[in-house]
Amino acid sequence: MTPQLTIPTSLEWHEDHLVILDQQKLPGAVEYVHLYTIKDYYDAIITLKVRGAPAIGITAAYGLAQAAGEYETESLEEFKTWFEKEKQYLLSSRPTAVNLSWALERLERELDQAGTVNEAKTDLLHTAIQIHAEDEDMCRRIGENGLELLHDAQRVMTICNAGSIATSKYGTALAPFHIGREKDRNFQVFACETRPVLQGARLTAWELQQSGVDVTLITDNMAAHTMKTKGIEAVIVGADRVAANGDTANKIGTSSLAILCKHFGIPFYVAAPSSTFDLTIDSGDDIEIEERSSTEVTTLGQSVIAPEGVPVFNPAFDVTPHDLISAIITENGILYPDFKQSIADTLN
Ligand SMILES: CSC[C@H]1O[C@H](OP(=O)(O)O)[C@H](O)[C@@H]1O
Repeated sequence: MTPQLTIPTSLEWHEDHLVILDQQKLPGAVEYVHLYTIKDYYDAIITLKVRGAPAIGITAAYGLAQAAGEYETESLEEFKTWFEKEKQYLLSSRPTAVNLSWALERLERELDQAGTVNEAKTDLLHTAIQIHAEDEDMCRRIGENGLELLHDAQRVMTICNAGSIATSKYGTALAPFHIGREKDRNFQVFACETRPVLQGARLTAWELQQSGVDVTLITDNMAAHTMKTKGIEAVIVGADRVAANGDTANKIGTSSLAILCKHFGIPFYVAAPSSTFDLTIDSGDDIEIEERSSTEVTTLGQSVIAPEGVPVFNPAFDVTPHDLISAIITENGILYPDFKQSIADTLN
């Protein structure tokens, strides 16, 4: 029996709590985790059970809204003090993806408009649900805009997982492939495994197989040879934070692909919803790069792959300078250099 092809998703709101696909268990197991306390949400984000800039923002919004609904007080002042403390707690989980702060600051703006605690509780949950629904629309539009940009390309490379499970649905970098599949546009996707957490091998390869998109897995150090020998026609990646000048933070290894694209004359595209732009910073120099545990590098599953005590540098992201980016695909259209101007024109 041929398996049912679907575009997998990772987040589902269940009336009073969020259920997430445990992305740390993929591809070996498809398991779900029910999040009930704000610590459950924090732990899910910091341990990458849920990951991907938009998915992190949506999850944190539900977490804060759910906890707010359960916080007992009649005093709006006391409620706001509690809200600020829990907002800072969730913000401390991961620093690089701007969607986390973007989503929680949007909830805070709703809170500032509320006249009573009960009104605030209702508005916070409504806003979290709205953020979730809007993200699906943004990703679908990014997919359609990306499909147009890739109209002459078939063989495309990507890194990490900027896919459906990293967002509400469809993804950003992977959205053109999922939408293309629905329109019988069949891409040949080359997915970099993405050491050390292997989002490419474990997540993108799995996600694209679920959706029926042709995917070939390569190790990160095969990227240059693959571009040279497999006729790669474009590279498309996601984003965690795009600065006002177009400098883009994304999974570690992304800037290496951009440099290779310049060498081989291959277009390098970033796919990002407007919720991933941070106009408060002028350039990528101002983006905080998360550094994660050394064990992500020194172990592979249950195996230890490095000598005990070896010093490790484990930055989870890098910044691709805007002058290496050919175009930025957003839900509102394609942005081209000069990005400072095109971003300002589109997002202001
Ligand atoms: C549309 S997901 C954006 C971004 O998030 C991923 O990072 P992580 O897996 O550490 O959350 C990766 O950088 C994706 O490109």
